[in-house]
Amino acid sequence: MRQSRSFIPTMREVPSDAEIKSHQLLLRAGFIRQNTSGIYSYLPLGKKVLQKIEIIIREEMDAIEAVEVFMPAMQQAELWQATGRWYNYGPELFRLKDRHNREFALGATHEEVITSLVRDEVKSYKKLPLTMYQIQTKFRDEQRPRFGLLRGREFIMKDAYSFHATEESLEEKYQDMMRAYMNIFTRIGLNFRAVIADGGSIGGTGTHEFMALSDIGEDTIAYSDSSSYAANIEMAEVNVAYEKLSEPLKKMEKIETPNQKTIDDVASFLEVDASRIVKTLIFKADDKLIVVLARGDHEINDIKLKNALGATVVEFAHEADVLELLSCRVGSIGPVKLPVDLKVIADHAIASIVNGVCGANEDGFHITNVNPERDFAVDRYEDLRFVQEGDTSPDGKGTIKFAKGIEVGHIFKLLTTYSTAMDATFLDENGKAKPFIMGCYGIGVSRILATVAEQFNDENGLKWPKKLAPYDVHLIAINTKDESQNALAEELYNILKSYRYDVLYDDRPERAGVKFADSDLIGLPVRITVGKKASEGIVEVKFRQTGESTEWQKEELTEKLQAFFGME
Ligand SMILES: O=C(C[C@@H]1CCCCN1)Cn1cnc2cc(Cl)c(F)cc2c1=O
Ligand SMILES: [Mg+2]
Repeated sequence: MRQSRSFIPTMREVPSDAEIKSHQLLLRAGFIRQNTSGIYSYLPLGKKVLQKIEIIIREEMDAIEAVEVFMPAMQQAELWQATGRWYNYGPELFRLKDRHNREFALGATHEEVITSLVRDEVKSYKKLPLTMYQIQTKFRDEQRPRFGLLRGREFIMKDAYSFHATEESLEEKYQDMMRAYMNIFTRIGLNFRAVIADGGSIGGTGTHEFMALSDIGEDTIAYSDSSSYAANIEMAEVNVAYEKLSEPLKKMEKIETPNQKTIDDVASFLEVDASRIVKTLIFKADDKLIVVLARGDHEINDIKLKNALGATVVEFAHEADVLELLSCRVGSIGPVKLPVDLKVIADHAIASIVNGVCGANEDGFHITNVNPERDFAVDRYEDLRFVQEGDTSPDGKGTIKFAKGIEVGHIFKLLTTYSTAMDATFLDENGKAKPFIMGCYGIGVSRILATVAEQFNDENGLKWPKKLAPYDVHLIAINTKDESQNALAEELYNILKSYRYDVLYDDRPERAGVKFADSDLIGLPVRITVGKKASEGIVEVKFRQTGESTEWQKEELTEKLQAFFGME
């Protein structure tokens, strides 16, 4: 492609509202442009990378017998009303009306659409399993779009849905998808981990997220430094053996602790380690109050609490509720002689506390030498705390480390949540109507474009992996007015095209400095420069990944390029 005929609006300056590298570079290198907050246009170079990502995804989906479809973005409200999501989702779900005043949701995801399609067309277990996928724009009215394509209000997703007669069949497809995702992200060249995850609002059991490691990632991954264990920190289990101090149990004592509000205040005032403090919090789980205990040096993981209670909404009880209930501040609550009859759930670490400290349910006082079972009852012990760096890995191998990640994929076992809600059934071998057992599987396609840009760049610009680069070769003629340079550049352009290389040929009447700066920004794998030595048939070659440059004779060009592109 002649660069003078393409549309690659590069920018010298760094756009002020772009906070992260990938957002800055995709703008400066002319890959994308923002139309408005969270809404982007993909320019020719950005579109070409998207296409290469999609080709890899399609190959791996087709390889596990998922068949491609394309569903509407306009989704009748009735479908979302059937599953209740029309009412459960707030402003994040775009809604609109047609000219007859009929209501629609703008597709944020497609469980309802695909389930209604399969419900109406698939009647027998003989037709199962069935896996369909699409690559399509999704619409979600994010409250705070940020980081360019990483969190937009329109984004491109590959979403797949599978339908099964049995859970075994779902499990098989889930494993197929797990392997297909590993292949996809490996071929794309991302540094990623598959992590145990929480299903979030979608329900169902057992889900995995695929996290690209990046310091600007919003998620935290807990992984073992010596095994393949990795989990979203929301779900990372704790199985630490707490040693119980062997000191004799002492008599409880109520002591004055004037104006000591936080755990650290109390720990330093009483000169005890935070690990001996029984942190007592009141949560509201689906509008039921519950007392939750954790060690002073641990944090309660509300996702684990939600899953342990089987609740849908779990939140801190409001200060006012606590005051009214216990007539003391949140920092003064303790499990001893709780004046109200509330269930008490505790993290496992509490069981090993000896002669600990807790609130006295009276402002300005704490109780020392408290011991579980002797001084306060616990209804349930569960794994409720966030894992910490240095904890033993739950699989017993190595210790836990943290890393930040960008979620680029998420796969779910939905089971019958959607098929039951939409009365989508098939007849089993005994002619009995059964709800489809389903799985759903997402990949953030436009998010991958940004994530690759985030992982592959340097101070001069983007550095595309060969398989994703918008073009293979950047061919640059330094001085288009110089006859011999022009002739050689045109000749090489035709030769390279005849060898089926994708060539971006910078034929613009610009200064060399501008061409080189743009070329470094755009970041194609190899740059071939036709300059002073054109008359000798010699060109300069520069590899973007390593920065290394050399000279080639034009006769050896194609075989050397073949070697370069043949290498991993
Ligand atoms: O999308 C999923 C689950 C899977 C992910 C893989 C592909 C199929 N869907 C979860 N989710 C996330 N945000 C949403 C936002 C809105 Cl506004 C909505 F209406 C629905 C959803 C929603 O359902
Ligand atoms: Mg997710």
